[in-house]
Amino acid sequence: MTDSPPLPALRIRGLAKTFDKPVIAGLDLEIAAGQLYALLGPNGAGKTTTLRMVAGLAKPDAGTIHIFGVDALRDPLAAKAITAWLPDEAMLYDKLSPLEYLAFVAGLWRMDPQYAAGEADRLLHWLDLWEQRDTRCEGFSRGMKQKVALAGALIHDPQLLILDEPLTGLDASMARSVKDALRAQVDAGKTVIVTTHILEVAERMADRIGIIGGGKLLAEGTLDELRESAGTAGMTLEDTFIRLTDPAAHAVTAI
Ligand SMILES: Nc1ncnc2c1ncn2[C@@H]1O[C@H](COP(=O)(O)OP(=O)(O)OP(=O)(O)O)[C@@H](O)[C@H]1O
Repeated sequence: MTDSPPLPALRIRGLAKTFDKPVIAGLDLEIAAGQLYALLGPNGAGKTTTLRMVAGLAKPDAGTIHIFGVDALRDPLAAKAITAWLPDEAMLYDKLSPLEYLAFVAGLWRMDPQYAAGEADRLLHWLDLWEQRDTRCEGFSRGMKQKVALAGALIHDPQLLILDEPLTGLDASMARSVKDALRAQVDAGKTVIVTTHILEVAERMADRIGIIGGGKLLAEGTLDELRESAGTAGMTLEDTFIRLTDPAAHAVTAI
């Protein structure tokens, strides 16, 4: 008997969404489990819209979304149970301390309080927030709030972690600690999807990169594969990105 191939962490087919104009128009995207995937695209390309639909926060006009085989549109609760979404602006209850916030989030997931408290301790130590565990979040810097939100996203041990611009506005040391946390998730077998405009981050961190534009996937692959398809061998991701997203270059390349 042969083993069936592992389920992709995310499988999107024919996704479409129109606001006052079409934003996503027949997007196909498949992300294998256990990697860090960077989703890139020009401003307004629809990255956040796509990931909000994956996270169940916006409804597609057409298409399908499967998360580890779970149909996210038909069974959103099951999909959400294995997914975490971290928006670019951390949404926290500022009056709560990190410990209180994590207990609150764990309660929403109906986690056993004792187990959740252990997980909160582990996450707060790991993200270097232990000293501030009892301090209200309202006085925290953007980076500290981002880390508390990240701890909240991780408390229910999601298989798929989706982060929208997680490093924007963070200083070097805070960015390093968030990057290390994301890499550790992948090393532990989880799948991480990030959007970023910091191409150096994608270049250094991502196992694979997808570039969307014009409502579709323009190109997808490892950095070397993207360079090859763009004819930018030996050049930076920035050169490759600009070449692939140039509206004058009508190439649609999926590797
Ligand atoms: N709720 C909404 N109502 C109307 N239009 C929207 C809504 N959300 C997004 N849009 C529009 O959809 C388009 C794609 O936006 P989206 O935020 O998904 O792009 P993005 O690729 O994440 O951009 P950026 O890199 O600038 O964050 C934009 O033109 C935006 O104005």
